[in-house]
Amino acid sequence: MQSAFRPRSLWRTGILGTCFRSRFQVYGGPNTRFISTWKEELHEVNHDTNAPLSGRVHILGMGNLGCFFAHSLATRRSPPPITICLHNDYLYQAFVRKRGQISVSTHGLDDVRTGFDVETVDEEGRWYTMPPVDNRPLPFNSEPPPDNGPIECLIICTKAHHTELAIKDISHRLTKDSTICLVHNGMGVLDSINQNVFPDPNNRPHYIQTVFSHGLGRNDSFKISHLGVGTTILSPVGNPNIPPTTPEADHTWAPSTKYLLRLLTLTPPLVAVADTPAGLLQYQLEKLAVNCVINPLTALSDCTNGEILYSFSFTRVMRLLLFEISAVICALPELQGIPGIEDRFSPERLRRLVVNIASNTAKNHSSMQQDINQRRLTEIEYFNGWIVRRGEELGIKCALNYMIKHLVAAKAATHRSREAGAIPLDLDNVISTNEPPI
Ligand SMILES: CC(C)(CO)[C@@H](O)C(=O)[O-]
Repeated sequence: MQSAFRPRSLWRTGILGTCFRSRFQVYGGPNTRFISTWKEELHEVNHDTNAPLSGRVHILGMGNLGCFFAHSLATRRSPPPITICLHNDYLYQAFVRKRGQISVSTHGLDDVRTGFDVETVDEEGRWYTMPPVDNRPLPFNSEPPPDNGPIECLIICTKAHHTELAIKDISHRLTKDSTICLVHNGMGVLDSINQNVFPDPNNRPHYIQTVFSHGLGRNDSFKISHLGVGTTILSPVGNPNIPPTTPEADHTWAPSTKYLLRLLTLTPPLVAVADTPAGLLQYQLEKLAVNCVINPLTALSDCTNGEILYSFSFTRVMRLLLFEISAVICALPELQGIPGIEDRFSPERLRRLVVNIASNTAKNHSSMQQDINQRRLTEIEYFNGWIVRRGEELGIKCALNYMIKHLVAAKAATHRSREAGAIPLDLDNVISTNEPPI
């Protein structure tokens, strides 16, 4: 799966040239880049600014992705201060039971990390720093600490449909100097955050978007497995007035964006590389095409990723969906002028990408299949739903993607009504037993 999303290297893209050139002069060359400490990262950013950063990183959403990011940062030779934000008491109690440990298992070997600070939120939306979970709790009558202050860098690892709400809960602590790194599948989340949470462009935080392709599995709360090495492709969301591929684009980055980008790209387990916004968008769209096929087909048929490969009928559905997906992507105004788009997003190239990823993850259950079976919301609106919406804007009818989106919604609704014990009845058309047969 990871090979399909192989990024161009950071050094070749040139976008980070200005920001990394000084590193090579100080530390002697690219081979030493993983040896720097977070304080050195911070020093390079802070020396250009009057409002120095503390270097603290907050992480919200402690599913597989959140645990992987927190654990990866904690494996650095000198980890930055990390705060994990636990949005309910159930999660906090689970973390206390785990004695503040996050564990990632690779090839059956567990690597356990501690040292995370914890914040929780009360019903009024105030966030509190909790005492370290391996210490005794605060005395019963002690004053609660005040609501915690602004956040410099936030990595948000919730699923697409929860991201806007999760950011809303913490938005009073995000300023125009903060940077939010968004780690989720699917498209369209950033637009709704801007529209509904930060409508004023002058007071918006900065964003980093990602395409994440590591394979992760969950063993228990705060305990995951790293099943396949992938990459984390990162890109700051550029200032729309400056062409993303020019060197000036770099100068508009906030100190918190530069710091977080450096920190993540120099954290080895993430295998993180930075790309231009236009480069990242193309990886996002490739991943979207894969998610629009593998996820709904496996969810609807309740099968593994590999099982959609060996059936004529699945192959037909896959090809037909990809014709619509390819037509919409190739017509997107944000891709116009980029060379090679028609080839990169041709139905045949997308089909090969899907087949490649489905066979590399043949034994896996897709995230959507798991969501359906565990009665959770699915990301269908951010996959096929996004294709349908963008198609409508561009005058391209995507009837098959529309149908797939509704089949997934219908399957989820059937599960819900079965569970609620509801028997769907159309009372207007019920024939009473007292009435004569028609
Ligand atoms: C590779 C993939 C499409 C299916 O396992 C994955 O991204 C998922 O589960 O969403």
